Amino acid sequence: MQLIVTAISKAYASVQAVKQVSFQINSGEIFALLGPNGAGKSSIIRMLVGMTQPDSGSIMISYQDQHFDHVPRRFLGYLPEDRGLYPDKSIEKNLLYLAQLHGLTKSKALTEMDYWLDVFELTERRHEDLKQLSKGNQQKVQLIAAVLHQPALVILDEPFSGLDPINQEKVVVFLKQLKAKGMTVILSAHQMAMVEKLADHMLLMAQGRVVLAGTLQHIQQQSQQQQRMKIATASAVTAEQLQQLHGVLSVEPLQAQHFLLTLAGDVSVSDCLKQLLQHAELTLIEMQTPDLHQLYLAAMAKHKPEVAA
Ligand SMILES: Nc1ncnc2c1ncn2[C@@H]1O[C@H](COP(=O)(O)OP(=O)(O)OP(=O)(O)O)[C@@H](O)[C@H]1O
Repeated sequence: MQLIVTAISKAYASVQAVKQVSFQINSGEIFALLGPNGAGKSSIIRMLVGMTQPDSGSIMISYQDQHFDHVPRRFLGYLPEDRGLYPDKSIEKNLLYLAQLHGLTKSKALTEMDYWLDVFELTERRHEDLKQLSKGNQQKVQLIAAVLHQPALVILDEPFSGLDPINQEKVVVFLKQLKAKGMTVILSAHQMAMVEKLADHMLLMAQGRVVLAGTLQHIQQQSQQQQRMKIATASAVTAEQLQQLHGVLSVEPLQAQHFLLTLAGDVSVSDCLKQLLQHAELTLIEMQTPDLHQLYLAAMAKHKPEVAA
């Protein structure tokens, strides 16, 4: 399944929720929508699943030589923002009911269900009513419900929300398994450490607009205006001496004779090292790459909402 989204915009009354957003998702990819509360992630998801239409721009979904302006239900596994299962029914009854709604036979549904209940360690609890489960376990049942019918595209609005770190890791495994089975996955999330492990491509949004887009590596390259290098010296050298070197913007002393240098983005690291070696023998040189969480915070700092005077 391929999705090509071109310059979509969406407004609700006076709120311009999505502004000229474009992206492409290829078959079998995991694609993450990231951004602070209110950035427009769920609005995009609602347009992809056909709950609302864009005011302008276009969505083209291609699957098995057919084209659609939203994902048809029969190909879609969806975890909506507003969760909803039957609290007075057991896990098994909930999942069987939903799988059969999607056209699965009971035996196929049971086979799929056994597999995923095992992944999420819920097999022993399958006969308990949903209302007896913790919020996190209900969330896991909801995730299983979204994929039992093996849809071509799975859209998960905040699949990590309400889960503890161990269960968040289980969702990472779950998502990798969906990819291994050939499904295309779109998710929105606030948990950068999880997204970093998973997403082939990502879109970072703020106030309805795209701020950064691409693979993690591409985003790192786009946003790196400075370079960070950790060094350790064999002989005594001061932060003040290091600060004098060409291209060094700042020096943070760490433990004894260890320093974190921030270099200007256009400075050659090897030139900087040559200068350093004139002052001291180095016992450690480590370039530091910002992780997604740091990149996200830096990008959001640049795109703070405008506050009315
Ligand atoms: N049905 C609606 N009516 C009016 N405004 C809406 C509606 N849905 C969303 N909005 C507004 O559109 C903007 C984008 O909301 P959206 O839910 O898409 O953001 P989000 O990135 O998914 O946020 P969150 O991370 O909190 O789920 C927000 O300002 C929100 O208040």
